[in-house]
Amino acid sequence: MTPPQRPAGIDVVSEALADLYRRCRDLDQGEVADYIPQLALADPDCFGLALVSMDGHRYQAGDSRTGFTLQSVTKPFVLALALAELGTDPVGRRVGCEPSGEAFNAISLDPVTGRPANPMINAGAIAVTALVPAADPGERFARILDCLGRFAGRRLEVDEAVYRSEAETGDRNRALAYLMRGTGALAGDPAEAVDTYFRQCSVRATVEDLAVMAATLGNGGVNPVTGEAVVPEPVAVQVLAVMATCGMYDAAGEWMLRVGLPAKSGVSGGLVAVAPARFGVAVHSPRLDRVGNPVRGVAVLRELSERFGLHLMHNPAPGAATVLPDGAEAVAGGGALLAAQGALDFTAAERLLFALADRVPAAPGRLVLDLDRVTAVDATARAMLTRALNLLSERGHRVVLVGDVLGSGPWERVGPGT
Ligand SMILES: NC(=O)CC[C@H](N)C(=O)O
Repeated sequence: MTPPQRPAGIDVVSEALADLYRRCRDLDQGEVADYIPQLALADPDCFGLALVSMDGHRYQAGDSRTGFTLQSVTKPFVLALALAELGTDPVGRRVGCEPSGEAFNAISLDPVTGRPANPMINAGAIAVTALVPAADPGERFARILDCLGRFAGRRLEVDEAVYRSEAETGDRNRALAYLMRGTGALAGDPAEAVDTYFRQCSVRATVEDLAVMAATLGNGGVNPVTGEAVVPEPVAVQVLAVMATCGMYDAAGEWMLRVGLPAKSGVSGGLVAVAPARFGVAVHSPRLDRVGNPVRGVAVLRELSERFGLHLMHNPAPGAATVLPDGAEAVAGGGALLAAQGALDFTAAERLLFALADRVPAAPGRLVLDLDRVTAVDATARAMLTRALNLLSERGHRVVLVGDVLGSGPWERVGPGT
C-alpha cells in the first residue's frame, strides 16, 4: 500500500518523525541478538520509524520498508487471537498477567499454579500459542498467520531461514515447553507448540506493517487502514493492559515511568507502542540493550511520548467546555435551561449533571436540557444522563430535551429553536 501524497509543507507529524530519526540514528550502543544465528546477520544500523493514526493516516521515516522477523512483537497479537477465541478465564487458567521482573526467556513459572508469569515472556507466549483452537498444528499456524495479517492489513509471510535457524537452536524454549507440560500450563504436545511458536516469531513484516498492527489495537481492534474489526474492543483493551505491565520484560516499570504507553519489543529490534485512541507507532533497530529492548526504539519512544504528551497517566488537555456559558438563561415557557456541547463521556456527564443539580427547583418544575450541540455520547455518559433524568422525572419534574442524542425516555423531546 503506497501512502497518499501529503500536502507539501504542513506535514508536522512526518517532520517530527524525521527529527526523531536524525536525533537517534547515531546511538550505537547495544548489540544485535546472535543467539538465533540468522538474526546476527541483520544490519545493525538499519533504523526505521512508522506511525499510523486512528484515521489510517500513515507516516514514516528512515528504513521503513525493510522487512524483518517480528519475534516477540507477535506475542500481543497472538494473545489477542486466543482471548478473542476463548475468553479471558480459559486463557487465564494457563497463563498469568503479572510482570515477571525477569528476562524474556526466564523459567518464570508460578510455584503453586505452574503457570508462566505473563504472555509477553517466552514461556507465556508458548502457552498462549498452543491455546489457539485448531484441528492440527498446520491449521493453528495458518490461523495465527492469518490473524497477524489482518492486524497488518496485508498477508504476511514466514522467513524460512530465520525459522530454521531458531528451530535448530531453540532448546531453551523447548525446555520451557516441556516444563510447562509437567506443571499443566501447556495444552497439547510441547514439540508442536514450540514449532508453531518458532514459526510465529519468524513472521516477516516492515515497521509500517507493525505501526498498522499497533494502531489496530489502539483503535479498539478495528484496523484503521482496512476498516476490518480484527478482534473485539474488550480484547484489544486487555491486550494493551498486558503490554503496559509486561511488554518490556524486566524494564517494564522503567518504561511505564518514562514512556507510559503499552508496548512490546522483540529480539530482532522491532518495537511497537500504542497511544490508545491516538495512534500506533513502530520502530525497527536491531541493536539491543542488556534486557533485550532496542536501544534506538526506546530512545525514540521516550522522546515521542514527551513531545506529544502521551504518557497514559498524563491529564489530557481540557476539552471544550461541556456546559455552555449561556446555559443558565431563563427560557420562554419557564423552567431552568442548561445547554451542553461536544462529546459527552464520564467527565463531561459529571460536569453537566453537577451544573444541572444547581438549577433543579425545589418544587417540581420544568427543566430544559439543550443537547443539540452535543456531537457524541458514550455508553457511560448515556447511562449517567438517563439515570439522572429518570430520577428527575420520578420526582415530578418535567424534563424537556432539545435534540435527540439520548433517544426516547421519560422526557419530552423538542427540535432546536422550539
Ligand atoms: N524476545 C524475543 O523476541 C524472543 C523471541 C525469540 N524467538 C525467542 O523465543 O527466543
